[in-house]
Amino acid sequence: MNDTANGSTLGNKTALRRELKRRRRTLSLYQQKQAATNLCQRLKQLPEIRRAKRISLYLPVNGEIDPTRLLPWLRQRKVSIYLPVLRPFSVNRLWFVAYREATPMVKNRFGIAEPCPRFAADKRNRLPAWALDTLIVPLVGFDKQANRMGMGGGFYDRSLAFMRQPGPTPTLIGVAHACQQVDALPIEPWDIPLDVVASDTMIVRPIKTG
Ligand SMILES: Nc1nc2c(c(=O)[nH]1)N(C=O)[C@@H](CNc1ccc(C(=O)N[C@@H](CCC(=O)O)C(=O)O)cc1)CN2
Ligand SMILES: Nc1ncnc2c1ncn2[C@@H]1O[C@H](COP(=O)(O)OP(=O)(O)OP(=O)(O)O)[C@@H](O)[C@H]1O
Repeated sequence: MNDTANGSTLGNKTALRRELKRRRRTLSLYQQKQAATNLCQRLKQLPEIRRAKRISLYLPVNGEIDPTRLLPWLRQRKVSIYLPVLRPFSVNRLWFVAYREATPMVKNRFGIAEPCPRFAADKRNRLPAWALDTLIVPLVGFDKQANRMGMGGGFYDRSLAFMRQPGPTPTLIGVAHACQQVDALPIEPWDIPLDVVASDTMIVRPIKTG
């Protein structure tokens, strides 16, 4: 994996990522449930969620905060729901594939359940990220300015690189446990900024400058 020319950034980021992943894994089942309930209550209040007709979320693994309690509420509101799927033949990029009651699922190489390749291959079942209204993005860490750290694969950053160009720009909502907040994260040139971070205890919006 490449990182900045400054070798120490890589070391710091890797160590921080490991620590933040450790924190979320140590939460008890009870704490996880409480956090998921509180997160989803907050998300339901956000205008960026309330007005969305096409939303992506993710199926949590390894202590990630669980956004799936939103599913019944979203389905009731007739919102179309999409999951990230590792794109075949394309390094560390995502497709967003329809997640319906009948979507056939398999585990990907990271052990995360996703719509199966045959289903995802059918263009009618998926959307490019720019066609979504809102993405709920899993975070490993975030800071007071709503900067994000992910799993380190650059999956979301690559899939969202189009946001730098003119054209449609979906709303990005990062979600994480409160214990994943740090004072300041290093910002990389390829980082795509979030519009908001929601945790079980707070909503963080970046303070816009300039
Ligand atoms: N639930 C969920 N789904 C997601 C993501 C995510 O962060 N969370 N992704 C966001 O990009 C994509 C998958 N990206 C991933 C990137 C790296 C690793 C990874 O390095 N996993 C470790 C094992 C897990 C761990 O260390 O806790 C590994 O395989 O060594 C996993 C997924 C798409 N789906
Ligand atoms: N738009 C891009 N084009 C090419 N490479 C990219 C792009 N965005 C990120 N990368 C690469 O992906 C790698 C991981 O980036 P980073 O450490 O910021 O991951 P992350 O933001 O934690 O992961 P994710 O986006 O999956 O949540 C870096 O080596 C970076 O060079």
